[in-house]
Formats: sequence, C-alpha cells, structure tokens
Amino acid sequence: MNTQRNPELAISVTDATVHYGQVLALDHASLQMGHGTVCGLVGMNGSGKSTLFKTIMGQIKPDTGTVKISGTDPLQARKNGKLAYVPQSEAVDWNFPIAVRDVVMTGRYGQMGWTRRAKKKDHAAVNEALERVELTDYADRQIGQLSGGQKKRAFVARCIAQGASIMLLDEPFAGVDKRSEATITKLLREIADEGASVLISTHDLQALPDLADEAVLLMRKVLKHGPPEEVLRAENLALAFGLDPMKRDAS
Ligand SMILES: Nc1ncnc2c1ncn2[C@@H]1O[C@H](COP(=O)(O)OP(=O)(O)OP(=O)(O)O)[C@@H](O)[C@H]1O
Repeated sequence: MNTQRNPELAISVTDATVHYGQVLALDHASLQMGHGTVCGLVGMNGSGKSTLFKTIMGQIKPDTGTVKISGTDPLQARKNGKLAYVPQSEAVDWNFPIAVRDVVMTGRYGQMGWTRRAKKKDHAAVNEALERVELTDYADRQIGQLSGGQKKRAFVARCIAQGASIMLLDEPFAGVDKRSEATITKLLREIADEGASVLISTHDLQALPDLADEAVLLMRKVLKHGPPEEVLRAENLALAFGLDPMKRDAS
C-alpha cells in the first residue's frame, strides 16, 4: 500500500459502522488510502460498497468510527473541492436538459462563489477536462444523448475540472464499452500519477490488476487490502463471495 508519498492519508476510515434501520451495512470497517494511488473496491452485491462511498463523502454519518479526508472532515473536503464522486448511472437523471459542457462546469461551482458566473479560467478548465476524456466533440450534446461510456467520461471530466485530489467512482465500468473503459483506466492512472487518489468500486475482477495499485475486499468490513494479485487469491474471494467469481459473473 502506497501510503508513504504524503504522511497525511488521502482517505482514512476507522472503525465505521452503519445501519439502515435493522440492516447492518458496514461493520467496523476501516480503510486507509495514501495519495497517488488507484484502489479497486470489490465485494458482492449488498456488501456495503455504496454505503462506504456515502460514508466517505459525509452523506452518511457512521454510528461508530471516524472518517478523515486528507486530515479533514469529509464535508469540509467537499466544500473545498478536494473530494469528488462519480455516481452509479442509475443515480443520475439522464433526461435533465443539460449539455455535457455544463455538467462538467458544475465541477467548478464550488470555486465560483454564489453568482456561479463562469470566468475564463473556468471555461479553460472545462475545455481541458473535456479534451482529456476525449469528449470535446460532444460538449454541446444533451448529457442523456451520450453512450454509457461517454456519460462516465463526462462525470470523470467533472472531477478533473473540479481539481479534485480524491475521487470516488461507483462502478464506472458497468455498461461501458471497451474503448471507454480503456480511456477511463488510462486517465485514472495519469491522475493518480499526478498525485490524486482514486477509489473505484467494480465487479470486473479480471481487469483489476491493470486498473489498480491496490484492491480492497469488502464484506461489511474490510476483509483484505493490498496488491490486487494478493487480494484476489482464490481463498480470499471464497471468503467474500463464497465461490470463485473469476470463473463466473461476480455479481
Ligand atoms: N437506503 C437503504 N435502506 C435500507 N437498506 C439499505 C439502503 N441502502 C442500502 N441498504 C442495504 O445495505 C446493504 C449494503 O448496501 P450497499 O448499496 O452499500 O451495497 P453495495 O455493495 O453497493 O451493493 P451493489 O454491488 O449491489 O451496488 C444491503 O443489504 C442493502 O440492501
């Protein structure tokens, strides 16, 4: 685990427990992530991945434990633009009448003040982000008129335009074509090499060694955290999935 590059951890979740009514979604889960790292979060349906994201984002306050983002409170980290989130596709209203460029511009809102009037530097940041995700030619399309992979790229561009140094991506490869997957994977690698930390939930275990420096196996608590090839050993997967999901669909 590369937690050495900066002594202050990018993400530090300690002993987090979350209930939804009677349902125990996180059970004393702890996760420490350094800067400049891509980390894959894997676990079966209902293992708590989205709940962990919401907890890291400060949307859910855990019953026990603490969350620190670069040493600060998650809400503070969101306010200062350091923490960004790419939601699952189902969580987005794709019919909303907004162009791709404007979706990316929402990443700049925190830095614009209450007028939300875009300045030259905001337009420049949006254009650069669109270019990095190869969506410049689609900038004026309504967001719902993109393919699944292009939609994901638009949301990654929003994080880039925001200047976030910690990014959480909830299943960015679900329903995504191979070209978009390769573009996103390469981009996340570049972003991490520039010092950002990227936590990605995915069901694509086969792709994990190419995608991530580290993997986390979640089953309400963090069962394993380390290099993907170690975490994805058959005995560990059996613990988390009760079978060998490399041979079958992991979901
Ligand atoms: N709003 C909610 N109310 C009640 N229970 C919930 C709620 N959200 C999640 N849960 C439950 O909490 C547990 C963890 O759910 P969560 O969505 O975090 O899992 P996940 O690993 O992201 O699943 P998936 O891979 O299917 O997206 C599950 O048992 C789920 O049914």
